[in-house]
Amino acid sequence: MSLAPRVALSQDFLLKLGKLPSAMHARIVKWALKFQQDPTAAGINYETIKGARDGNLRSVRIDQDWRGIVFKPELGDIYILLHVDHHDEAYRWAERRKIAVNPATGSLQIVSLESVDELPPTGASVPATQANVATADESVTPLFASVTDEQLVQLGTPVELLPLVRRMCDERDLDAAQASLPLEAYEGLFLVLTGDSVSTILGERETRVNQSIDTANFAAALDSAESQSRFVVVTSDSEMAEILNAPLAQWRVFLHPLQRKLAAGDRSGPVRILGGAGTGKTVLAMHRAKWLAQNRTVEGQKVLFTTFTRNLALDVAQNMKSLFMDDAAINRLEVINLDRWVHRYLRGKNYEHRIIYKRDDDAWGKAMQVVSPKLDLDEAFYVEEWERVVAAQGVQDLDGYRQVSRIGRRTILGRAKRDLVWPVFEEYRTLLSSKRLKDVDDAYHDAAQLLALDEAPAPYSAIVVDETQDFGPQALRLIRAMIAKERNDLFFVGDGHQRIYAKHRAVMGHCGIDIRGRSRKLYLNYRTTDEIRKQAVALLEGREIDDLDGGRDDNQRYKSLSHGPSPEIVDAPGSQEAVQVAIDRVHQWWGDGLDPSRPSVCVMTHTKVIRDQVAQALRSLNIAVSMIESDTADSAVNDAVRVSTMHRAKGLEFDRVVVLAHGMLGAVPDDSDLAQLVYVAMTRAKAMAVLVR
Ligand SMILES: Nc1ncnc2c1ncn2[C@@H]1O[C@H](COP(=O)(O)OP(=O)(O)OP(=O)(O)O)[C@@H](O)[C@H]1O
Repeated sequence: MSLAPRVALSQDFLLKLGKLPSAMHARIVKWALKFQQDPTAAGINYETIKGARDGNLRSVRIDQDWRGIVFKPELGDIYILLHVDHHDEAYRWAERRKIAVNPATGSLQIVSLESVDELPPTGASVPATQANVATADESVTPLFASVTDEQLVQLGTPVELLPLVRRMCDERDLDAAQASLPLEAYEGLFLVLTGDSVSTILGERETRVNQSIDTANFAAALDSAESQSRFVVVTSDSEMAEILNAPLAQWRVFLHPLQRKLAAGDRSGPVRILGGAGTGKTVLAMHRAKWLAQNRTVEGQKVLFTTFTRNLALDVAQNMKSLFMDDAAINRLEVINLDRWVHRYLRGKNYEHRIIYKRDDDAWGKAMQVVSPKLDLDEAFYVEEWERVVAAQGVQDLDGYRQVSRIGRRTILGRAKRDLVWPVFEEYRTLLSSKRLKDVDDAYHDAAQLLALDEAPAPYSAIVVDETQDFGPQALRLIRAMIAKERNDLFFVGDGHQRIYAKHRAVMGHCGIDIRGRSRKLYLNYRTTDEIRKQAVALLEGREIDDLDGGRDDNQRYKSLSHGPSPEIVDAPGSQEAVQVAIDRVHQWWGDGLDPSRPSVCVMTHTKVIRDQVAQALRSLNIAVSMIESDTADSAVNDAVRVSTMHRAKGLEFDRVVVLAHGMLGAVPDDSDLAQLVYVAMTRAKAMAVLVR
């Protein structure tokens, strides 16, 4: 029995397809679908490309003018659709490309030879406007002088591009070469610049380089995680149609090599993934959940995907549908925010309390009446002590309060003072209970206790958690209690920089979640331009950001894959002026009339009051407004300016944003979460941002 040939698509092919006008797009899709069904069909004529430096590249006729460029090696029975264009452009593209197997990593790479062809001979003078990369100025120390050629190749640099890397003198040279370098090489070289050793980088990205590689075995090379960040092997007509019809939904098809490795395969226990805004954590979490549902979940079990807010869970559920396509394994997946899960579970246990998410003013006011006159502590102290210590840590009695760690609290309390403080919290709980109310942290605690007694615990094969930084200690303990300690049990993604509720700071290890040896980090920002990312990061300067497990995280080692204008910073003395800036910018961007390709725009505010003022002002100028409300999904249709609070916009993204942060950014870094909220808002922007402060 002969096996059918394998057909693959390259990322370049899909990016090109995504930019074509709809009639041409449809024609190419039709051709590609037919090609995929049988690339050996008699009607397909593989033309040799004169002048091509890779003898395995062929041109295939699509119509009189258009050609597809196909990689068709002698061995391996594989066909890769690499590119489409008008005849002459397609040939020119092919003449300057080579498909090669990296001799260290075994991955398949598209080598763009024009970047080395254009290098002047060493020592030649070049116009001042050209990047350093071309100068090879001998007075400047080369950027990667301390890294051997072998190591550069291990990081993913194609052998042919070593001269290009050797000429780099500063980070701008690396950025200038981004388009020519494979993703893993660009990222690896950047991490070397931040001080990481090559062996650390390879270890963290789980890349093996001590294997013997057959550089002529292109078919085997296609299977590596690095190759799959730029090529996708298509196995059915329906899969091909799905991919071709949504060519810009890259996240569904091409994962970063580390995303790919973490999404599939077994892990011996809980995993924690960190990554700044836009580094693909949610995308990874979704692919992981899919793999677990398809491969590690038997009948009667489910993978639980949970996150903090209902809105984010709705978005994820929607995206999951497109990720599974029509695979029935989606029935082995449940997506629900934790609060809803708790609500449902406790109701099933006939829990007699209603859960409250804010302090009950009436009960709190009464509890404050038992404050000891012997202590000179104001109400704000008690509020924070309740939120950050008693409720957050699940302290149930005086004994527990005497022993609890109060790290991070400014007021020192010895045992005698704790004894005097405690009755306030006891009273508050009693009063809540008499009203059949329960604070949410206490409800998490109760749910965890009930689960421990439950004879039929929740039937999950795995739990995947997004936005982990938003979960406090009680929530994490509950999640731990929801599944037995076993292989693949828990998978967390999160980012301490985006914690917008300081009281939710937790240490995973203290909640029974041991991630030692199973912690990884994503460094490349797929969403936000590097210019906006840098400005957003600058807002957090001087702050200590945690790594969700009691350690420190840093935000220096991130890089964006796209570039654009620097964000505009506008100072506004008050909210009236701030709103005016938003109106002016939107007016300027939005223009008149409807343009379907218009960029998405969102104005984000701290409060609902200002949000409503912005909406009203825009409407009075006849600009259509779409208010992003809590508990309703954001409409994907781009026919109105979005207006949202910063909290609500978490997890969303827009082409352009205006962030009204006037009065939110104090000069002195403190432990309030306002700067982090503005960081979250700014990093919703893909291309352009205005920060009003
Ligand atoms: N491998 C990928 N290829 C292409 N695009 C990707 C990839 N991974 C993520 N993206 C895109 O990058 C953007 C950010 O991804 P995602 O929301 O997963 O990041 P995140 O780290 O969860 O962000 P945040 O923490 O800011 O919410 C999205 O537009 C997503 O589609």
